[in-house]
Amino acid sequence: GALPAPDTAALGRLLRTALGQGAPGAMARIDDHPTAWNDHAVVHKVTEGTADRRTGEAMSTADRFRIGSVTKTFTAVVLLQLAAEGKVRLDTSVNHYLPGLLPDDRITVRHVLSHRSGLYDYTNDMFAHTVSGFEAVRTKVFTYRDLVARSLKHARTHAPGAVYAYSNTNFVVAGMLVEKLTGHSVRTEYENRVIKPLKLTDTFYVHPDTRIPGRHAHGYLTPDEAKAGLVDATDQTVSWAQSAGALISSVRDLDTFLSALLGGRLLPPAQLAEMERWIPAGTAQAYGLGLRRRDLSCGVSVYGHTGAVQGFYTYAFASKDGRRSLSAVVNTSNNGAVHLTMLRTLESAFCGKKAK
Ligand SMILES: CC1(C)S[C@@H]2[C@H](NC(=O)CCCC[C@H](NC(=O)C[NH3+])C(=O)[O-])C(=O)N2[C@H]1C(=O)[O-]
Repeated sequence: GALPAPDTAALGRLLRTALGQGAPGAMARIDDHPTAWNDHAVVHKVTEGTADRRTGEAMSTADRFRIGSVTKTFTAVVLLQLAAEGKVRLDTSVNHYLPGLLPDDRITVRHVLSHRSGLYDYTNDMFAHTVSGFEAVRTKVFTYRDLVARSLKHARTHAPGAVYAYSNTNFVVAGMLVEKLTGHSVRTEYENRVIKPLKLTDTFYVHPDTRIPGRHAHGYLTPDEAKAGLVDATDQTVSWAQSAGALISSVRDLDTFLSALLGGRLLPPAQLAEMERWIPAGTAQAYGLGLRRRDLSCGVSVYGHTGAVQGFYTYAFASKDGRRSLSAVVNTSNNGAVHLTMLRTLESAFCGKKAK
């Protein structure tokens, strides 16, 4: 049934709370298609604070930013399109396509896309110390195999398929699968299969370039030591993440992307159904294939992904039919209070005044 109207006043209050908790700026954009998702959208925009602490420039929904693990949903869409084309089978071993890559033939493509491979997350070591870990890699260029090798230095966390255990390594392997199956870079595949068809003119995969193209927000990393100042983390290769987290986009493009995905414009029904085969992933949360489900206080479930990359937290979710999508970003990270506040924007956007 129809969703309650978004509570944009509450949304504004939440963004101002995030600023009070240490974020320089924050913004949210809602595309609302009250009757059918492909009719003219009603767009709600809320912005607070600054996109650039040096100039004081106000945050704008025209600003591009790094979307972190929302990239995983784009990568999953590419692989699921390849599955629809018969070029990959979800329940086949990764090693069938990438011989000798993984130490266990039982790990399948589906295990990788649903974080059930058991592959250790190499970023646990990389970012144990937030600022020094970031500074050590921010200009580095890694190969996919460098990153997988870092993971394989550790024992696997569990047997393949046993449980959900989030690991960036999975979507590095997913990127390797895309490149092996197509003979193209993931950049080419994102562009040809998602960015161009949906006209996402603010969305880029520029790895290993360190700059965010055009008009963009600066992102500020919160150090572990509370008293230390914010670190401008805007320029980095994001080579530590690549197909697991290196895309750049805008709140407008993410709204378009999620509405199209949930509205059935990116995948055939069979593959969208595969993407939405849920396994438990925390309280009121589930994970499918590169897609999160969050169950809100008003009984509405929303579908999308969150992202945490140095300097930016991103929240991109849509209703089941794609008629309403919310994309929000705050230009700080490593700040748990800000993260919890920003998660509440989903309640205001989809539960409206019924939000708890
Ligand atoms: C599961 C998550 C939250 S973490 C995962 C991925 N981001 C990373 O793995 C980077 C983690 C380090 C980020 C850094 N934190 C530290 O260095 C802490 N010592 C910061 O906050 O800037 C992403 O994005 N995902 C989020 C997701 O999927 O929502």
